Amino acid sequence: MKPILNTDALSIAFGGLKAVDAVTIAAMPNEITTVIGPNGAGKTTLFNLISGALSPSSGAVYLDGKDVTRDGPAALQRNGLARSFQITNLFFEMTVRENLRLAAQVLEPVSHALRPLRRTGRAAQKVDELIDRFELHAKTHEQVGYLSHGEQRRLEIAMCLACEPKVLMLDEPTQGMSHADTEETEEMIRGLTDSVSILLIEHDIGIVMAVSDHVVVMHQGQKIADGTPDEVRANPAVQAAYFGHG
Ligand SMILES: Nc1ncnc2c1ncn2[C@@H]1O[C@H](COP(=O)(O)OP(=O)(O)OP(=O)(O)O)[C@@H](O)[C@H]1O
Repeated sequence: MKPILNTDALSIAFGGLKAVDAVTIAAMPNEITTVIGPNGAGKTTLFNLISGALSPSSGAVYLDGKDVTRDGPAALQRNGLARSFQITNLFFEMTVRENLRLAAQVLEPVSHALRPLRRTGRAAQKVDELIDRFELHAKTHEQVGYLSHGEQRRLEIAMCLACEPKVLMLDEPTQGMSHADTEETEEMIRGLTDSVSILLIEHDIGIVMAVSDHVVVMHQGQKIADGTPDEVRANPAVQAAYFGHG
């Protein structure tokens, strides 16, 4: 099977610091691939390179086999890469349904751009589907500002899925959530893999082990291991670098 997203010797340096140093990873379709590593390992920079926020000094990024190395975030999004930016994409004074409806507007024909939002059609259907999938029925008319932090984070993920991406990038999706919200979100993320492939950054090793199909370990800008959660946990280099013992 071919990867849905892969990098080839991706690199960038800030001054003398090699923040991402020849990192080659592959994320397979309908799997959760999680990038882990200690603080400063280069995870966020790797995400910025993949999502087009930063341009690499060398190496390449492929989305579904297509070279997208020089594409900016907007072009990447059109080609099927969505990145969740925590809750910063939400409109807090609008309702849950209104937020979802705006996110789904990209599914409407361009000729409808200046018309009032339609209550039928592909975008409206997508909103209903996401409300079902994310169990937001009781909240559809609630103003987003009044939702719990966990609900806001889940809504933001739902909005990322409104444009039907191939790959969804999530950076610590359960950060700051209560235990109950974390468990619910974990389960929800796991359930998304029937329609989307997921690239995750996660610090909580319990979550990493529970949700990942494949784990990539970074340390000081380099990939030091990758494999199944069990393979990675048993790797002595990972234990030394990440878990602090070997
Ligand atoms: N724009 C920048 N300019 C200079 N140095 C940077 C920049 N962005 C990141 N760095 C440095 O690159 C290294 C990797 O940072 P990065 O944020 O990618 O690590 P991380 O693994 O995501 O860490 P954390 O888990 O703490 O979020 C760090 O030493 C950081 O200080």
